[in-house]
Amino acid sequence: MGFLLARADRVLLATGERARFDSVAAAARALETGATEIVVGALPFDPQRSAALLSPVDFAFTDGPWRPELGPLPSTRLVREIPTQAEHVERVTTLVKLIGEGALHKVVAARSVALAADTAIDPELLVAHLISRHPTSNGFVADVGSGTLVGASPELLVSRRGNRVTLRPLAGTAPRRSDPDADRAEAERLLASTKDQEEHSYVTEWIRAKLSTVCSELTVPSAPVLTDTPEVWHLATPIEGVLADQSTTALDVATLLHPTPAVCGTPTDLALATILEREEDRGFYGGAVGWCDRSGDGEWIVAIRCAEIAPDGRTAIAYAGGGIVAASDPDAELAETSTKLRTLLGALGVQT
Ligand SMILES: C=C(O[C@H]1C=CC=C(C(=O)O)[C@@H]1O)C(=O)O
Repeated sequence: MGFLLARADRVLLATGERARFDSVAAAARALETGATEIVVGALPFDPQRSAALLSPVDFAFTDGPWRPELGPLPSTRLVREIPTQAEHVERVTTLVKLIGEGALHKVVAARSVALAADTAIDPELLVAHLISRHPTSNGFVADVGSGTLVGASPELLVSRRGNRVTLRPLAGTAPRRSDPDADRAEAERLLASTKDQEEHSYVTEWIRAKLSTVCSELTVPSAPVLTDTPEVWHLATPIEGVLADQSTTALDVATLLHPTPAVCGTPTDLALATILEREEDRGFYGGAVGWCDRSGDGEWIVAIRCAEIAPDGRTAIAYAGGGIVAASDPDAELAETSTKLRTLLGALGVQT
């Protein structure tokens, strides 16, 4: 499969490859000149790295939700944690100290786990399982050259239809609990948490500043709302804007906004440099997955709750991160990444 974006209301399936673009500029040029009707693919976490965008041979939009057959997935196990849990706690402790020095306000610390399967993991089947467990998330499969990125992300970077843009950034997390009273208490604690409100506000302020350069109207609610997945509660802010110039495309807005402080930090340059210096390669985790057509419409999803499956299908790396601010507790941050990793690991039946 070339590319799949399965959202609750609409599904895009694209197959074949007419041309590949390793830069946003090349993809944008192909759209402008009419060389392609649509561009699909993924943007890496590090904007300096090569993108994995392509012009498909065929593509089709259908109404969601996507409900394919759910065959069994291969038996899969966790073979390595990168870095180890103890190292992640140590890194977060150092980052909290760094934030205390004053220049850095927020940075997202991520870790990954290496997985091995008995037989090849079919990306389409894995995303089908992810979506059946997370029906409100955005399921995706994207060929990123080095492998196949598969995930179910709850976070919309941007959707553009005509001159309207819609965004739904997330930041601030609490675990779901099986007991309904305890679960509600977690949600209320999250909504009232000044630490999580701070973590969230860096994202909405960045988006407000960036969007105000391209929007003539912008609505950013002053306080976030709660949203949930089967594993976590999040703080979310639904944002809407009207583009000042109809020639601003979904791809333009995605590249203007990426990387938001939901995956990087504040200030962006310092947070990005800190992540690139201290973390293993994120590849396309923390990037964006989506499409843009010739009219400029498109949808870009933040590439989280995902894994990259190697070309042989037998190994994969799943990623998760969390925003670190001055008041973050390193052990709680480790637990948060473990909870977020359960999206992928749960679908694959991996015991942790
Ligand atoms: C970076 C991730 O989540 C982001 C999205 C929602 C909440 C987040 C948080 O609370 O830290 C993160 O900003 C991830 O899942 O790997």
